[in-house]
Amino acid sequence: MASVVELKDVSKIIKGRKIIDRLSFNVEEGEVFGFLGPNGAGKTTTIRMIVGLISMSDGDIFICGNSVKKDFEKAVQHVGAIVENPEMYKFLSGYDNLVHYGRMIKGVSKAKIAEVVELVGLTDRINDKVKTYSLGMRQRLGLAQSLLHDPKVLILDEPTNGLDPAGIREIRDHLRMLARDRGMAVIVSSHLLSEMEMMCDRIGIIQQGKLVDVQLVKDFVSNAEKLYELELDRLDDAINLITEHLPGINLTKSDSCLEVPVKKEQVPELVKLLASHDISIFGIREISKTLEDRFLEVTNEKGEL
Ligand SMILES: Nc1ncnc2c1ncn2[C@@H]1O[C@H](COP(=O)(O)OP(=O)(O)OP(=O)(O)O)[C@@H](O)[C@H]1O
Repeated sequence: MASVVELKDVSKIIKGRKIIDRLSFNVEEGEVFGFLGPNGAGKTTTIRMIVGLISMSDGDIFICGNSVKKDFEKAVQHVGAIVENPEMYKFLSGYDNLVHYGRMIKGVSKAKIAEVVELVGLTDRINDKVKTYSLGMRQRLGLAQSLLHDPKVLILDEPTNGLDPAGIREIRDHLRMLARDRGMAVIVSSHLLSEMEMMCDRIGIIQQGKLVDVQLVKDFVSNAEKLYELELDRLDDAINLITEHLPGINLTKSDSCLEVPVKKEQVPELVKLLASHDISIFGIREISKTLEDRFLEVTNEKGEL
């Protein structure tokens, strides 16, 4: 897979303060990359640098191989973005908004407008005035607008902000489809962790302007320690035994169960250990961890939130 967006040691200093600190990562074609971090971590600042709304203090960003610093026009022609709220004329129809916007871009045909409208699922409502649209429909119209010039990369800052669950799902499905079927590279930022888990292939976690982790979502969740609930007899003996073999482990006791945080590959060892001391195991249940749990683990490991 080819890298569509490459950040190389990008830094941003505002009023003497380092807001972004040597950020480097790549986003490939056909993937949805989630840029995740707590408030004030530097997500919007980074996105604004990628789309050229603000300059970099150091480093460079390449889009389809073109340097944003040296070849700005060539680099940004490949970018479709919704960074601030998309500008829409509420008293015009969705269609007329797209025609109006399309006039600013060379070579946008009626067929192209129809194609993007279909792509974002607005065909039935495109002739209605924008003021009658739900927030989710406005977001999708913004998406249609950003797709008019066939970008290779789509960048959306907090695309699900303010949407209800149905709206979130619509946007999520459309972004996944654009990556999968059209091979687009999609970058989204969010602090909605459960959303990112469902929407993204890969996530980069940013904290205090630094990238603290980049991983495939599936690895991010599966590499984690999981929580297993063990239904046992002789709970106190089991606690002593496990603590002796795994010093520092944080066990939780409840009724006839013990919650044990271990990696999956440690489970057979745990079972053998208990069985060899004649502790009966009546059941083992995995209490799966979400990306949210993992996110909090990673960010807490690397410093305060
Ligand atoms: N023009 C500016 N002048 C001074 N400080 C700024 C400016 N722009 C951003 N910052 C600071 O840079 C840091 C990162 O801000 P940024 O908006 O990029 O974070 P974010 O991760 O997008 O946060 P949020 O999720 O709250 O939108 C914050 O501490 C912010 O106050």
